[in-house]
Amino acid sequence: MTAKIPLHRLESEYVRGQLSLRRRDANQADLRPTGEYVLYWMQATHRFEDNWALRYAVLQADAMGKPLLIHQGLDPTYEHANDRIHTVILENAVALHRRAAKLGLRYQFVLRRRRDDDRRVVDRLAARATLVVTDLFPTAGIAARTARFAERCPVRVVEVESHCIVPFGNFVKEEYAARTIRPKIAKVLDHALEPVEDRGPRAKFPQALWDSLEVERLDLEALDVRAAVASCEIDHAVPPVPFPSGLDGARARLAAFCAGALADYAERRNEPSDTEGSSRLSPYLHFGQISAAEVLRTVRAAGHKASAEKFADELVTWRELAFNFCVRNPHHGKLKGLPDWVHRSMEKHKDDPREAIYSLEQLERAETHDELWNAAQREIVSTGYMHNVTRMLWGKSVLLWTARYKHALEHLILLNNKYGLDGRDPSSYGGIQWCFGKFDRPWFDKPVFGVIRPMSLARAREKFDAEAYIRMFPR
Ligand SMILES: Cc1cc2nc3c(=O)[nH]c(=O)nc-3n(C[C@H](O)[C@H](O)[C@H](O)COP(=O)(O)OP(=O)(O)OC[C@H]3O[C@@H](n4cnc5c(N)ncnc54)[C@H](O)[C@@H]3O)c2cc1C
Repeated sequence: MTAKIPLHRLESEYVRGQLSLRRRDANQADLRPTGEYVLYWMQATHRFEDNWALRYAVLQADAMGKPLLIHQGLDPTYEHANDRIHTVILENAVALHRRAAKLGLRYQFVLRRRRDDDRRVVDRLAARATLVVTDLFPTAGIAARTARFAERCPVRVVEVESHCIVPFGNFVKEEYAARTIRPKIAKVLDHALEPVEDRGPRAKFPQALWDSLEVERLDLEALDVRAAVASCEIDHAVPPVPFPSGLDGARARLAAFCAGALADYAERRNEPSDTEGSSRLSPYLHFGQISAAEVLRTVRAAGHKASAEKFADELVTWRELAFNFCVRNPHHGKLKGLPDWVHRSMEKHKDDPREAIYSLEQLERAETHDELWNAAQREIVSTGYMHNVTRMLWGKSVLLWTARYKHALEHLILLNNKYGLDGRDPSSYGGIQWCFGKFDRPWFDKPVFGVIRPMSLARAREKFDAEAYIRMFPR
């Protein structure tokens, strides 16, 4: 008999407990009781469901008898701002706009097209707010933007994390490896997965107040996404890719995965030419269009216990280890984020002869001597995605083909984050740094790799159908 999973009300002890582990104050300013609304500044969690920041904002608004304003903005200054990323965010905004009306939420979207356009929209909105709530997210420039804003904001700013299933506050220090975080996750995972009954705030947002807000909000009803993207001062050389953005797209993908590859996930995820072999949910999870909790609840409900466990190990252990790394280690994008044994070994091997040295431009154009590596690079450039198996090989090979591991790290971060729809994510830094020994232990000493776990493109060809994969991404 399966135990009945409780559905918690928003004002339950359960929600209070979860929120206490997910929130932190970004500044020490006071609440302003005379403020006209609670502001939720949506930055990382682009959804209304299973959104802990929104839950916190609704509860606070109710407690203070205020309405709630949900504000999302997009500007051209984020790192690698390009047509690909802009399109996904804008298409989802249209879907959010439609859902907001149904859920009784006030949602607005402001698009800053040019770098010198008004950059202080959030400041103006905060000036009339009682409290500002935003997403806690360590990468994609969000943590830094929030910190700058919180410092100058005259009212309290609270960050709330919705990225992980297990609240980030469960792990107060940087975890060492998957094996250290895994047992801690296991203890609280089922509890963290319990569903919550979401609802909108009690107070209606007055029309007069909405009209009085001095913001040039985007008309999402009549939005031509392509034209809007073309009008922005961003990198137009990275084009959009076919991607059904939004919760509906995510749910369709999840359903297809549960009905298809999930049964044989442990095997099929090892075949890069099998485009349906893994969930391909990473962009949806990155943009927060679907919650990891919903994904895991759905996967578990689909049966296939062993596969579901393997999947959970990727979705929870590895993904939340990466989040913990980025949130707890300010050097997650730098060599300093790596353990000491890596630096000692790289120093010892720095002058080892390399089979080839490639510049960033050669790598970006997929001009190496290895067609499997080139195919992986072409996959991410042309589709915005790269398979996990080739991604590991792709990262490890760049370590072999650069004069210094510092260059390898910088090149990989740039290429991954510029082209990957799931780039700029905690898992981007976790995955890339893993190639350099993060979360790992020393292996046998080898040329160039030193004691970092080696991986070989040549040997990989024996493990999967490399030729089929290469054919999928022709020159
Ligand atoms: C060099 C390198 C770079 C990477 N860059 C990114 C990145 O930019 N964004 C990103 O989301 N992942 C990244 N990863 C991790 C992993 O490759 C992708 O998450 C995975 O391939 C996404 O495909 P999927 O959604 O089909 O995964 P599935 O196998 O279906 O897994 C389900 C989900 O679990 C999470 N996940 C799976 N594997 C990992 C992992 N090893 N580490 C952390 N989370 C994981 C992802 O959110 C994924 O969507 C990187 C790995 C490496 C080695």
